[in-house]
Amino acid sequence: MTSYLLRGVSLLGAAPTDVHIVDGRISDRSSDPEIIDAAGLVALPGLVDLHTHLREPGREDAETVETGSRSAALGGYTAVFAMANTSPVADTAGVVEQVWRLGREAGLVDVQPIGAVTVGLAGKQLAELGAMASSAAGVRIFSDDGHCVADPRLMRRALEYVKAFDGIIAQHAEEPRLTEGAQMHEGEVSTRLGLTGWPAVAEEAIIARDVLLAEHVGSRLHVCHVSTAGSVEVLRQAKARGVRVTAEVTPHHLLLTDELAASYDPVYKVNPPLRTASDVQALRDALVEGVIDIVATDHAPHAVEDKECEWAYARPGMVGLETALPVVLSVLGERWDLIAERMSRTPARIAGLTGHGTDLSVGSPANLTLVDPSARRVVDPAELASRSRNTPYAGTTLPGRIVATFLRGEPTVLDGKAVK
Ligand SMILES: NC(=O)N[C@@H](CC(=O)O)C(=O)O
Ligand SMILES: [Zn+2]
Repeated sequence: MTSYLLRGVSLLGAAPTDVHIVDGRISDRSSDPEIIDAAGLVALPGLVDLHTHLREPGREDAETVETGSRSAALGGYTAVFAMANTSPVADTAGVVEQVWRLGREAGLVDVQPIGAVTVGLAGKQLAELGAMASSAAGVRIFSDDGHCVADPRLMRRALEYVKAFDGIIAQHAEEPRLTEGAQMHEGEVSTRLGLTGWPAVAEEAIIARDVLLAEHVGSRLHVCHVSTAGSVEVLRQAKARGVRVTAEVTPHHLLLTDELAASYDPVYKVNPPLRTASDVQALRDALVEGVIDIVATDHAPHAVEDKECEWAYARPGMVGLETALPVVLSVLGERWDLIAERMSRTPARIAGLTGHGTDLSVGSPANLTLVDPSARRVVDPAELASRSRNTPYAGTTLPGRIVATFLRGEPTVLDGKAVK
């Protein structure tokens, strides 16, 4: 294995130092290494995304495990969790093992499949959670994401079931009866545009119910893509009581608002919808405070025909892996330790993923990313490695450039380009 010397690198914003990578681990020395001039670059533990849609199997025209992995590596990620809303749905040991194996073959990030909670995401019958957990993929997180596990009895059973192996149910919190026909956030802008709204309470009511169920069962709940100020308050109270709940926010919900829907450009259509400026502020505060534990991308690639059409017919979702860190940098500033906590260490800890989200001390597995914080980049959809182009940041200037990413000591990205 090649050894590397990262010359003059700043570990999480600290004074420049030399970091060596030998046999896949961080070391204090090396002999005859390949030298990388890292002056001005900041090293972070490789980012970990608990919410990625890789679309394989079934929609390889929008993304594959390989193209999504490359997109992730270019975004500074070393591990991603692949959502189960594929076709066929990842609701059996066979499908999760297939995704896991494709991830290993691509070899660009560690791909950990998430299993479906219910058969076919239909919300009627529990999937074979135990078989997925004991499969080669070792699934620990289950989610019907894209759909809410709306039936409270099924949600209770799922929480009970995964408790045996310390699993997690990750909920897409959306009371479906309150969002029928919804096109965007329900509020002033939806009224003005005459579009049916997705009220904040549709999210908050499910989170409130689920924290009570998780508390009752003593099991672990994770809330996907929290988007409202009211949800933050429900989470704050639950955490104060000691409920085993964690929560994520997406980069887009930290930056963009429902005003963008006035353009009728479906690139801004997403679930949950973009909310108001005061929700954005509450989400930022909650992320800093830790009421929201992590940033997760909800990278949701869609084919051109599913996005470049009328708003009402467009699929919800945005790509996000390659812009997540720049967006978070623009929101939080260069608070490197906080960024490492929210985008690497805490997601790794929640998922029980070892070897990622380390403190980068000598002996740690060399899963890390190098960022140039002084660079600024105009987002060009044509340059994305993702197979899809549905980024809401086209033409936007964002801070920070991911220069290199290492997975177990081997570069997946060098000079801002994917190695393979
Ligand atoms: N977020 C979205 O708008 N879409 C996601 C599903 C989801 O995360 O709910 C997708 O799979 O496209
Ligand atoms: Zn979702």
